[in-house]
Amino acid sequence: MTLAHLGFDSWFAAHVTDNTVDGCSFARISAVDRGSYRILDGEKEVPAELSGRFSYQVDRSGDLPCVGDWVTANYYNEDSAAIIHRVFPRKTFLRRKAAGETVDFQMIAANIDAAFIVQSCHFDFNTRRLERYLVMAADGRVTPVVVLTKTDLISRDELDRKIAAVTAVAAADVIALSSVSGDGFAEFQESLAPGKTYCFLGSSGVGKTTLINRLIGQDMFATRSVSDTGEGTHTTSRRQLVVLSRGALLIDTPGMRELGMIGSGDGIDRSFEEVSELSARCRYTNCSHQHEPGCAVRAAIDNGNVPEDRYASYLKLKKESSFHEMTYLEKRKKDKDFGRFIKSVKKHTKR
Ligand SMILES: Nc1nc2c(ncn2[C@@H]2O[C@H](COP(=O)(O)OP(=O)(O)OP(=O)(O)O)[C@@H](O)[C@H]2O)c(=O)[nH]1
Ligand SMILES: [Zn+2]
Repeated sequence: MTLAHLGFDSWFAAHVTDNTVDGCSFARISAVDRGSYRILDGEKEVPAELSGRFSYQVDRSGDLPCVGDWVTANYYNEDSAAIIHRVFPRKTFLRRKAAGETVDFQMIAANIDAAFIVQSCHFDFNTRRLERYLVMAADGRVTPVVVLTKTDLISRDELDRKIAAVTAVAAADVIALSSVSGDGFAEFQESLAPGKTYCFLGSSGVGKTTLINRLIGQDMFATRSVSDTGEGTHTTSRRQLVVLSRGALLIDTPGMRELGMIGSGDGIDRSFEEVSELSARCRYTNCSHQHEPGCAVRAAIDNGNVPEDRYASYLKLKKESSFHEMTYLEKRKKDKDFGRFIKSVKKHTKR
C-alpha cells in the first residue's frame, strides 16, 4: 500500500514545502488518544509523539494533529516509533466548538472527502437537525451525503416523502437503506471510492455502528485494535482511521459520536445559500430582515419562495455561531499564512 492508497493526492503534494520535507517521511494520523498518536504510512502503523518544537509552537488546540491529518515524521528505534514535526494544511475538516466559554474549536477529523449524515427514517428523522449537520460539513468543506436508515420500518410512500423533505433542505445526494433487509446496502458500498475518506455523523441509535460494522466486516486489518500491538498504556485506543477491504478509508472517532455543536457562520451561509444570497439584495447592507423597506429576504418569505421555518432555523444557527466568528477569521488568516508557504516539491511525493 502506498501513500496514495491512504488518500495522499495532488492537493497534498502541492502543499509540500522544502521545509516540511528535510529528511522526514509523510504519514497519516490514524488515532489520537490524549496527546499520543498513531501514524500510518501504508506499510506500518506506529506510535508517535509531537516534537518538542512543534508542541512549543502550537498555540491553539485546533492546530494539533487530529485523525486524518497528514504529517511529516521521523522514525526511530528501527521504525517502531516516530516523532511528528509538522501537520499539512487541511483540505477539509470537521470541528466543533470547544467545551465551555472559550472561542476555541476542537478538531474532530481532517481530510474527509464525504460525510454521511445518518438519520433514521423511524424516530430520528428531523430536517432541522439535518441542517445542523449540513452546516458542520459545509463549515469544513466536506461534501455531505444524507443516509436514511431503517427503511424497513416505513412504507415506500413514506420513504418517498422523507426523501423529498431531505432534498428540500439539502443540496446533497440521498441514500436510503436498511441494515435489516439489506436493501440499498450494496449500492451504498459501491459508492465508496478507493483512496477517498469517509465518516458517519448522526444521533445515537440511528444505525451508524451497524452500518460501520457491516462495512468493516471481517477485514482483519481494519478491525485489529491498536492495543493488540501490546505497546503499553498509550495504545488503548481503537484505531480511528481504517482501510476498508475495497480501499475506501473510514474515519470513526469517539468525538464524532458526540457532535452536535456547530462550527461557524461561514458554513451556515454555504448551506443556506438561497437565504444568504437574498440578503445581498436587500436595500440596506446592514438589514436585519425584520421590517426594513426593500428587504429581499422578507419579500421572499412573504411570497413563499423561502419557507418561514427554514428562515427561522437560519437565524437561530447564525445567532449561535456569531460568538465564534472571531476565531474563524483568525483561522482564515492562518490558512493564508500557510498558503504563502507553499512550494511544490513533487519529487518527494513519488513513492
Ligand atoms: N429496523 C432496523 N433497525 C436497525 C437498522 N440499523 C440498525 N438498527 C438497530 O438500531 C439500533 C441502533 O443501532 P446502532 O448501529 O447501534 O446505532 P448508532 O447510530 O451506532 O448509535 P450509537 O452507537 O449510540 O452512536 C440497534 O438496535 C440496531 O440493531 C435498520 O436498518 N433497521
Ligand atoms: Zn433584509
